[in-house]
Amino acid sequence: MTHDTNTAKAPVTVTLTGAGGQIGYAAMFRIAAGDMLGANQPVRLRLLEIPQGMRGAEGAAMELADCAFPLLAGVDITDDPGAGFEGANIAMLIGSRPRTAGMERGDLLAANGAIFGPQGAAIGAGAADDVRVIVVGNPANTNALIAQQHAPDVPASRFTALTRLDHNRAVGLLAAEAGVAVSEVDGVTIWGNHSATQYPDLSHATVAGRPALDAVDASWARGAYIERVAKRGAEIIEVRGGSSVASAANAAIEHVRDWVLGTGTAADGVPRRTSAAVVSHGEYGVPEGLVSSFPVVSHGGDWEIVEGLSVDVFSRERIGASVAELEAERDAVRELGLI
Ligand SMILES: NC(=O)c1ccc[n+]([C@@H]2O[C@H](COP(=O)([O-])OP(=O)(O)OC[C@H]3O[C@@H](n4cnc5c(N)ncnc54)[C@H](O)[C@@H]3O)[C@@H](O)[C@H]2O)c1
Ligand SMILES: O=C(O)C[C@H](O)C(=O)O
Repeated sequence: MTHDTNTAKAPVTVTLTGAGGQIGYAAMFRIAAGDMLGANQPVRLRLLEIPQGMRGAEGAAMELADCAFPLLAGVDITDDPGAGFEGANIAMLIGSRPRTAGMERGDLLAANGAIFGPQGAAIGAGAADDVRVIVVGNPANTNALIAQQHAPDVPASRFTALTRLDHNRAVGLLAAEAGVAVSEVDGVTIWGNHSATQYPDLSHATVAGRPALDAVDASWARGAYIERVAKRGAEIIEVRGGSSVASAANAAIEHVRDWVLGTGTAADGVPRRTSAAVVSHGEYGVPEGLVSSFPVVSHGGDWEIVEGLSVDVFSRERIGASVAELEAERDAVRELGLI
C-alpha cells in the first residue's frame, strides 16, 4: 500500500477570477483534483468575483466541499481584488464577458479591458514573487498586455494569454483530416492573436513522423484549415448557443500545467512544443512588448520561445497580419487610457 504524502507539501495558491461563471466552474474541480499541478500538490483556491457573481462562486465552493478533494487545502471567496491576489502563485484571469453570435473578440475590448488594469495592479501589489498569470478573458492577448503594464515590478514574462485552445483545435482538426491519432501530431504552431487573424501553421508540423504538408492537401492546410481553426470559437457559439467552456477550461489547465511542470520531451528525445501567447522580445519580428502567440517550450518553470524556425513568405504575411491587429488593439487601449 502506498502512503499519501500530499500533506508534506505547502499548498499552492491559485486565484481564479470569474469563479461564478462557466469556465471558472469547469476549471476549479479539475484543479482541485490535481489535474493542473499534479497529484501530490495541494492547492488553495481563491475565487474572485464581482458582487453579482458571488452567489455562483459560493455555490461552487459548496460543491467543492462536497467533493472532499484530498488535495484541496482551502477555498476563499472574495470580491476584493486585493484579497483575491494576495499571495497568489497562479492567477487565472477568466472573469469577463464572453462574446455572443456576430461579435468579434476584439469587440469586447471596451467592455472587458477595464477589468485588467486594476487586476494587474493588485497582482503587482500582493501576489507571490513567483506569480504566473494566464489571461483567458477576451480579447485575451491585449487584456494580458493591460494587466502586465499595471504590474511593472513583476517580470513581464509572468504574464501570458491563452492560445492553447487554438493549438488544441489545430491539432485535433489536423489529426482528423490526416486520419491519425492526436498523439501522432507534433510541431503545430499558433501565431499571433487569439482572434480570427491567428495563424495556425503546419510548416513544421509532422503527422506520424512525416511532414504534415505531405500528409494532407497543402491547399487545405493553407486555406480552409486556417479559417476553420481561427473561426472555431464562432462555430462553437453558433452550434452550442454559447462560447466554449470545458475546452477552454481544459486548455487553461494544460497551459499552466506545462508552464509549471514543463513540456518535456517526446520518446525520440525531441522537446515537445506547444503554443502560448507570451510577451515578445522581438522574436520573429513581432514588436517587443506585444503579447503574441509563439511556438514555445517550457522548462524550469519558464516559457521559452522556440527560435530559428524557417518562415516562408506565406507564413510571414499571415503572422504579420495578426501582429498588425495586436498593434491596433494596443493602440486602441492606449486611446482608451487603459495602458
Ligand atoms: N482565450 C480563450 O481561448 C477563451 C476561450 C473561451 C472563453 N474565453 C473568454 O473567457 C471569458 C469568460 O467566459 P465564461 O464563459 O466563463 O463567461 P461567464 O459569463 O460564464 O463568466 C464570467 C464571470 O466573470 C465574472 N466577472 C466579470 N467581471 C469580473 C471581474 N472584474 N472580476 C472577477 N470576476 C468577474 C462574472 O460575474 C461571471 O461570473 C470570456 O471573456 C470569454 O470570451 C476565452
Ligand atoms: O470565441 C470566443 O468568443 C470564445 C473563445 O475565445 C473561443 O475561442 O472559443
